Amino acid sequence: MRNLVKFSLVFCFIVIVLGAFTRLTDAGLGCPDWPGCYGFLSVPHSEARQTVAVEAFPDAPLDTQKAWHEMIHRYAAGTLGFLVLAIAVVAIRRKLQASQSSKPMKLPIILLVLICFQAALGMWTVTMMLQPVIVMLHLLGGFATFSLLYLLYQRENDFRIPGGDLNLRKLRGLAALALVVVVGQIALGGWVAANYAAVACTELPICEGPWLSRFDLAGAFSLPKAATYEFGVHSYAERMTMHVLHRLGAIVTTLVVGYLLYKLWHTARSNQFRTHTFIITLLLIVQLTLGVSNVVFSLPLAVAVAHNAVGALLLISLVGLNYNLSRKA
Ligand code: HEM
Repeated sequence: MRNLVKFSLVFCFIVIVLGAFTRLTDAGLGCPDWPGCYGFLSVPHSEARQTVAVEAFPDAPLDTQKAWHEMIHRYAAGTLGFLVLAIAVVAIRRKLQASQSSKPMKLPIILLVLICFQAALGMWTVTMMLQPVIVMLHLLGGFATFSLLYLLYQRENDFRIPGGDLNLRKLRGLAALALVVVVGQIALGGWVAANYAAVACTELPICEGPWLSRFDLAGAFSLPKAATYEFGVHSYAERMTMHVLHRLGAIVTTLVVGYLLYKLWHTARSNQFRTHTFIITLLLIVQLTLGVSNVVFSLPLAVAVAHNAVGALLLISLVGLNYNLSRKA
């Protein structure tokens, strides 16, 4: 079971990266239907199939490269769905065979429900023409799946960190706050990305021009009606506001997580927690550097994908920290 969960965890990370790559190569609508592609199980390649595709979807010209990006993400996500199903089956069978087993069963079932919901969000992403709320929820759902798989991996571990470090336990509230702040910052990042607001501000540290006088909070979270949301539908001021909020969020995140890391470093006695502190510090610095590089170099594909990937790693590192601080001695 541990190996299955470990494999699924790594696989989930790959699915997240493929998802970011799909969105950033503007391939989210590479296949206009779901779950197939132009009515086929794979991208139509033969002339005969392409003729059928053009007739069936006259408003969505076929771009085979974009269609492949989309389909590879779908195949990988589908495989992850089967992996999570296998985890749930093993967990239920294990519980039926040894009802006293302390190994988790509810968590694998929650994961299975979550992955089904993720599949539905993936479908709505296409059928609702990249509606930003759906795109952002799909990102958050992917990160939640990754976090729960990591939690399950930890819980399947027989090794127990010597608990009872009362000094560290005092930091549980702060660690929980840092987790909430990071989730909020990820959601803001998802909103910026889903609304194509990445290049709305090109200067550091906050934004160029009189950004405060253009600030439009209600507009930034409004959802104008549109036939398609590809490339965004919000005005410049609204996109600028989304972008500025994500930058201010980065400052708050740095302060809260930084304070937690400072307290952890000075309180932790075990090497385990010191290593954990070091890893989170490293991830935070890399994430901030990637965020700034997104702005300075106008969203290069590799940097934007890496900003998504490191965001996911930062999140699970905080999930792991919260779990280790809270579990019983
Ligand atoms: C700890 C701090 C940060 C976290 C956790 C974080 C997280 C995220 C996440 C999860 C996304 C969505 C990525 C996607 O959908 O592919 C995002 C997008 C973005 N972030 Fe950050 N971010 C942080 C700091 C920053 C900073 C400091 C900047 C710039 C100064 C920045 C600039 C951006 C930009 C421009 C986008 C849009 C990228 C796109 O369209 O793909 N971020 N962020």
